[in-house]
Amino acid sequence: MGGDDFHKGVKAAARTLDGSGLKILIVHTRWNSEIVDPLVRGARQALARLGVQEQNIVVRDVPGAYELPGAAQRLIRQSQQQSTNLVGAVVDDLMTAAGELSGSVTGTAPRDPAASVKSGPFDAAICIGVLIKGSTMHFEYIADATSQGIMRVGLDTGVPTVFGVLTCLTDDQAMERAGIGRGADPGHNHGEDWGAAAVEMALLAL
Ligand SMILES: Nc1c(NC[C@H](O)[C@H](O)[C@H](O)CO)[nH]c(=O)[nH]c1=O
Ligand SMILES: CC(=O)[C@@H](O)COP(=O)(O)O
Repeated sequence: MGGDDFHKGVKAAARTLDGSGLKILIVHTRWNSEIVDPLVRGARQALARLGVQEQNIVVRDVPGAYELPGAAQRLIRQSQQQSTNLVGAVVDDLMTAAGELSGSVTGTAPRDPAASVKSGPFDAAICIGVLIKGSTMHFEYIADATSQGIMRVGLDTGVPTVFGVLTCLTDDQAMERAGIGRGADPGHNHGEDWGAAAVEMALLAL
């Protein structure tokens, strides 16, 4: 790990009060899984290299690229709501404690912080899929909808959402961009870039 990566990794590992580190969401498709799966592995390897802890990576799958934005938005919002609930719970505890100190409240057991601090909001998300052109305009419509949709998720939720969708004209183009090309040069796994981008964007907001 380079010096720069080291510093990113240290920050990634020390991101929260409970030291749990950055929390990353990966949503990937089942379509073209023989190419998507290596991309997901590449992203996870990059996240690990940069200090993101395994237990803080949440992975979910959807049918195809068109489902990526909706799933990402739903899961991000859910994590943010859990976080809001958690803040509310902590405020309740503080009010209870204050009441006990002032003698106005007795006998209320304080919430166990360890029991409630389970999963904060995601710090970044990565949407991974592979679109391969067929013989109709279907490819163009899905590619446009998916890219616009993923952009909107990041902007609307405030959680950096990496566009990890290959839009290829041939199988070989996609395989080479997953590092599993059939030629002499297997190519470069773009999933690694997406993992690094997720950490960088997550740290930007800290
Ligand atoms: N042709 C590809 C698809 N098509 C399926 C759509 O993404 C979507 O799941 C369906 O239209 C139902 O809403 N998906 C890919 O990810 N890759 C393709 O090449
Ligand atoms: C990206 C697609 O939806 C594409 O694979 C569908 O193929 P076709 O255009 O031949 O129906």
